[in-house]
Amino acid sequence: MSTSSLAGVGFGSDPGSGAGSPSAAGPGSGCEIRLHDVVLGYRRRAVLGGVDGVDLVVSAGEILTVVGPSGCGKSTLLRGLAGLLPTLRGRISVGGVPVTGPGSDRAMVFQDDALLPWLDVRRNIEFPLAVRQVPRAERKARAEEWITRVGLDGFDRHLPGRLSGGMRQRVQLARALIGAPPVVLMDEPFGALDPATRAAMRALLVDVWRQGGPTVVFVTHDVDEALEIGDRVIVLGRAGIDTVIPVQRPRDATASREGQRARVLTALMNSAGAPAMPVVAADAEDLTAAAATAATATNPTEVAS
Ligand SMILES: Nc1ncnc2c1ncn2[C@@H]1O[C@H](COP(=O)(O)OP(=O)(O)OP(=O)(O)O)[C@@H](O)[C@H]1O
Repeated sequence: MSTSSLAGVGFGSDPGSGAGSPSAAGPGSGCEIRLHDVVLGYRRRAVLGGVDGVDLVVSAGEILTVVGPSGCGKSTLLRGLAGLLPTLRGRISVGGVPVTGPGSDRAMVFQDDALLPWLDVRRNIEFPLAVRQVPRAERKARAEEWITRVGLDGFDRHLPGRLSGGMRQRVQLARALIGAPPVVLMDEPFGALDPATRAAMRALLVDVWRQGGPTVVFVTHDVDEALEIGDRVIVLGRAGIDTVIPVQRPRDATASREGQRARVLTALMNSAGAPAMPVVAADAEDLTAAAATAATATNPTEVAS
């Protein structure tokens, strides 16, 4: 694991220290995120598409979910927010402070495994607290609470190499949330989980958020997941943010959910390069398979200077 990845798990002062419970962050603890005319890319070349001139405000305490075709720049956007990738143009700020690198105000759950292979489950989870020099007994107690919350009782002494992919994702989730950071950036965090565990981890995230938790930016390919947990869903396409869909409440209102689902699926298909189709013609069930194909389609758009 690289140093930059390590830094992304959130270091520095401990916003959760002394709170007693890792989720007791208190209402309104999330920070506003602002992006103005942001261009991101690699080796000084912009990634064309979703991260070319992004203007976006994520309100404090909001859950923003991000969907889009493969390669449109969703992970790149998260890396920019985490401070792991400098902006080529424009400004990103969190809580009014410009992002110039990784910081303790932002924790990230990576798409790929980002655990420390030489530390067992408990020590991986308590790692952000250890860096902040939280007393050993407190961090052990908090880590044990999180081990239970993510369903890993009995695995606290296991090294990551002895865990399944889904178990490692749950360790990452616990490590991101244990310090109650104001901002959590999640890159397909539940992709390796079975459906039941995935539903449980979604519920856990929403539970943490309801208790006054963080601002969350959550990337997923699962439209239902995006609608279930998001306050807004954005669809990234090849020309930036294609569509922004506020999620109406209550979230279990089936009629409005179907309409929102159809809008997201239609936007996904259009952003993946399929022939444009009107939203009114969309039937959610029929669109699902086509949108799944669109969401994983290879992006022919590569980098440009
Ligand atoms: N380290 C890198 N160096 C150079 N180019 C990169 C790098 N990482 C990603 N890219 C390019 O940036 C573009 C966006 O990639 P990114 O991983 O952000 O897409 P994504 O939307 O998250 O895709 P997926 O849904 O498949 O995870 C792609 O064209 C990709 O090839």
